[in-house]
Amino acid sequence: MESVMSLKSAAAAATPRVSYQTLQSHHRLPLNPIFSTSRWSISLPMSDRYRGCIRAQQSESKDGSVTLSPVNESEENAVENKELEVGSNEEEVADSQGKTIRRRPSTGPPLHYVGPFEFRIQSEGNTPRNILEEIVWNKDVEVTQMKEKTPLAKMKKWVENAPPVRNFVRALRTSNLRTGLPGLIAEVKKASPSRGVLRENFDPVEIAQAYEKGGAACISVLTDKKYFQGSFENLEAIRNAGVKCPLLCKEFVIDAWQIFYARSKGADAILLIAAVLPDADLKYMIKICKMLGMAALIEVHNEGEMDRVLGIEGVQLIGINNRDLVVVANKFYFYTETFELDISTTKKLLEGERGQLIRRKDIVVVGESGLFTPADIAYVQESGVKAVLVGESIVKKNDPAQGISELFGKDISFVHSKEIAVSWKLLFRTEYSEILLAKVSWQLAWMHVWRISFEKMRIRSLRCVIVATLSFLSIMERTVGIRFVIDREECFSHNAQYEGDTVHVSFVVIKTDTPWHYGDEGVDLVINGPSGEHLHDVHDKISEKYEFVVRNSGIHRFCFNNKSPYHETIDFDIHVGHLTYLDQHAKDEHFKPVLEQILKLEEALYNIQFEQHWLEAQTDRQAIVGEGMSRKAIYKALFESAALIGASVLQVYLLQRLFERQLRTSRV
Ligand SMILES: O=P(O)(O)OC[C@@H](O)[C@@H](O)c1c[nH]c2ccccc12
Repeated sequence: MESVMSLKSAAAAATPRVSYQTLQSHHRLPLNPIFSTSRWSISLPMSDRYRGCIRAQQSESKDGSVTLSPVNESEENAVENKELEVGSNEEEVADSQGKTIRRRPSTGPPLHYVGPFEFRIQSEGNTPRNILEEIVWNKDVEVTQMKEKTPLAKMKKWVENAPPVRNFVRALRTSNLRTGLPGLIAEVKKASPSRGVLRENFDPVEIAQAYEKGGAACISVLTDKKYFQGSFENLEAIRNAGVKCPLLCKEFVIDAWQIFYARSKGADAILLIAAVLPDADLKYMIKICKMLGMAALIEVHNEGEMDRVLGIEGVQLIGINNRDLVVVANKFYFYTETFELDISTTKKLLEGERGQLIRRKDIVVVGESGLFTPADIAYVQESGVKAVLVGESIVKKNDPAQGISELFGKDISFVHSKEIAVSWKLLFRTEYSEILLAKVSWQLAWMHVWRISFEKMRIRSLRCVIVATLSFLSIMERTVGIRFVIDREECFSHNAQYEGDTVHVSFVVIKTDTPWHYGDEGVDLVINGPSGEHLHDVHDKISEKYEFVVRNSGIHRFCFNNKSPYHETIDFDIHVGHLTYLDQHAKDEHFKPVLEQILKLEEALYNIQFEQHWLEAQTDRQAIVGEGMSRKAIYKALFESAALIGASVLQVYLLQRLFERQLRTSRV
């Protein structure tokens, strides 16, 4: 209470309302916050008691000499000078910034010691109102002790020696692209307050390895001991066992110190809960994460928290928790541990403008908790998530890898998708190798021309020729084509990045794998948008060309379905028409008309190329069908001749027998 009092009196001495400034000195995190009024600043030493409310802005150490390196420009800004309104105490500060729980008991801990006696005085101020509050209050005590053991200065060395950071967000995006399903963050979770122990024979490394084998993009490791029976040792062991997936440290973070600690144990990402942390802390901690190269998964549970988080710069990853941890206690200070689960929370928070803003900011949303079936996954994917965080439903399974397949309704492991990826790549390499070459040279030339010599070039026509040639080469940039063999179902994903782009799609069933059948039965194609919305479908088609305008940017799915019992070979092509260069380069008025012409030319040529590919595929089909037909004709002729010969032989034989019999009877 002491420091709160001193803050109050300092505030009263200056003006009724005081703001504090978080200051970042060069290459050094601030040790004490500086409270400033519009007229002067007062530097206040803090006691541990007060530290909590502004803990994120400081990186305290006992000796006060912590420096972090390397630090660059943006890191220097990591703790930007941000004025925050301070009310009468820390809770008011935090409340004004929207967090929903109290960070520590406002009237001190319930136990009081007077000489040899121990009193338990329970009041509203020292009784947690919900499970999250209880966890956080305990965490506060735990972190204080841990910090004493390992001050930041010591941890700096650990962080330096930590294994390199892996890109958590990229892993999720790639997985989403690879499978067309939300990227999976699989959770290594032994127990939880709501469900008790989930798995008795709990070997964290074995589970993590099974998750990786099953196709998880990332792994979440619970490190809280008291409520989830997790540990930092688990995190470290998983990392040291050679698991390649990026790791999320699932902790109740209340202090920036914990982020450093998580990094030192090999974490690539950390959870920050919006209900626990006020905006200033979130901002600060996001910057700390950035500085350490880690991702921050910001967890929200309701519209208010989502809006707060959407207002913060630099958020890349938002988790929507379908489980309500903030269950308000009744008047007797007991909270009911219902931990209500409602997966429509994800949908609700992604509807309307919020969803649009998230797409515009290209934030990856993670659907968290309570996901058990392929229908649950489909539901949250339709709502707009690109990733899911799953614990219970897979950790409980004997074989967690199998659990992943059951959860998604299909095998999403690498082994399965490798074939497609490889054949895609091979095709790309063989059929489009020239295009790649052209693309590289185009990009090099384009940079060179624009940067260095374009302005100085005198001969106009030469300039035009270069631009035209380069533009011609650029046509090939977005070409994707693949020929693949389909058994039952095969899906492809394509990222259409800009709304308003035109996507051209074509496919031709080149051949059916049976010499006797020339399949006029075709295949089905279903096209879905990024949130799973249905865009187009065709049924039993041998070939089809279709184009549509991108309404929502993001991953579009193209799923082929083969109902025939035979394998079919399909030639599939996508082009995305986008007028990029006009926005990027046409700042110069003189070039605008030229560039416009080039773009039109580019678009025209690009359509020609698309048509050409389609015609080629048709020709291939005709050739194969023709070849098959003539083969069939030959087989037919051979069969007929064989039948004829057979019939003749039989005839001769029968005649012979007839003659022999007649001869015998005439002799008799
Ligand atoms: O086991 P589930 O229902 O699949 O949930 C996993 C995960 O979402 C959950 O463990 C979780 C989400 N947010 C948290 C915050 C702290 C601890 C745990 C969590």
